[in-house]
Amino acid sequence: MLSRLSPRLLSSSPRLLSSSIRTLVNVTYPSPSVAVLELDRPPVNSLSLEMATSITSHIKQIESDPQIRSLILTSSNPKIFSAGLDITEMSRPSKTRLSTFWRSIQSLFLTLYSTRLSTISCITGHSPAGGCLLSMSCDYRVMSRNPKLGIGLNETRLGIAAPFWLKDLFVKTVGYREAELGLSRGKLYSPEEALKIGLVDEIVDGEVYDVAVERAEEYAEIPEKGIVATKRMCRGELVRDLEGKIEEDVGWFTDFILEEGTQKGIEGYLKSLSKK
Ligand SMILES: CCCCC/C=C\C/C=C\C/C=C/C(=O)SCCNC(=O)CCNC(=O)[C@H](O)C(C)(C)COP(=O)(O)OP(=O)(O)OC[C@H]1O[C@@H](n2cnc3c(N)ncnc32)[C@H](O)[C@@H]1OP(=O)(O)O
Repeated sequence: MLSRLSPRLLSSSPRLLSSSIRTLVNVTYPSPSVAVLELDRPPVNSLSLEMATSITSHIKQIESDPQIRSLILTSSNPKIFSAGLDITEMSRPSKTRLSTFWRSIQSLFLTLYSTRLSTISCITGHSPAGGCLLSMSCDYRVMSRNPKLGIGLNETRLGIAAPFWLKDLFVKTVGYREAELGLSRGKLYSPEEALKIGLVDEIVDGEVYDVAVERAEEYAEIPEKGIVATKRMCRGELVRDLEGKIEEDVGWFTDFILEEGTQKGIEGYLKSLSKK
């Protein structure tokens, strides 16, 4: 039923859909060539298997409409863009669920990073780890100037390491030395700091969403052929690297997460989050 609805119909009846199927995202169309995909998984838009799968399938639906040229990725929660991976997915999971979960994250990254659409990340709130991954997978990042917000890869602070493709994406975004510093320190950057190192492209005092729509419309005016060829040139290598190592990467992730030491760390981290 869902797959037969066109993306335009989806956007015109979000309430009808949310009452029947929990889509975890909302899709709207501020102009004929721009779609907005709003993450909507309270409380913190963490990426569960269902959330990652839903985002991926909505991007593919939006992509299939030739009139749509740009996609804005944003959040229904003004304080949090996304808290990253849903840590409960990694707490005492079955190996099957864990592998499927990780494949859904790989697939979300590959879909968003290599889409023909021009993608604008509209970051109104915190964007740690997997949240930063979503933003870095976009073509352009606009962030609210609020100095209390943080964006970056804080994995080492949780006693873990980012997968090779996320590390490579970070290196491509901010350069080798800054990536090495940021990764090893698990640094969350303020918007000003993120702008300085190129982790975001613009910070906004007022309505960040309006600026995102403006940028999306600017991108939509650039000939699609040029954009697509350029994205392929800039991003193809990393896409091919991960595509060639999907199984190896699933093995690395599941082995690491299922280790008893990692499980104890995850339990402790979850407790510390819920005690706050
Ligand atoms: C931990 C092991 C991970 C192993 C990964 C292995 C390899 C790396 C692979 C990929 C890279 C990506 C990794 C990740 O994304 S891991 C997740 C990293 N994210 C974080 O560390 C963010 C944690 N959250 C926060 O810092 C804060 O919640 C916030 C986003 C700043 C928001 O703060 P706020 O005060 O507004 O909310 P609360 O902290 O009270 O949270 C509300 C509620 O949500 C629960 N929650 C928060 N974050 C997550 C999450 N990522 N997954 C699941 N649940 C989360 C929190 O526990 C609260 O729940 P409660 O039941 O108490 O209401």
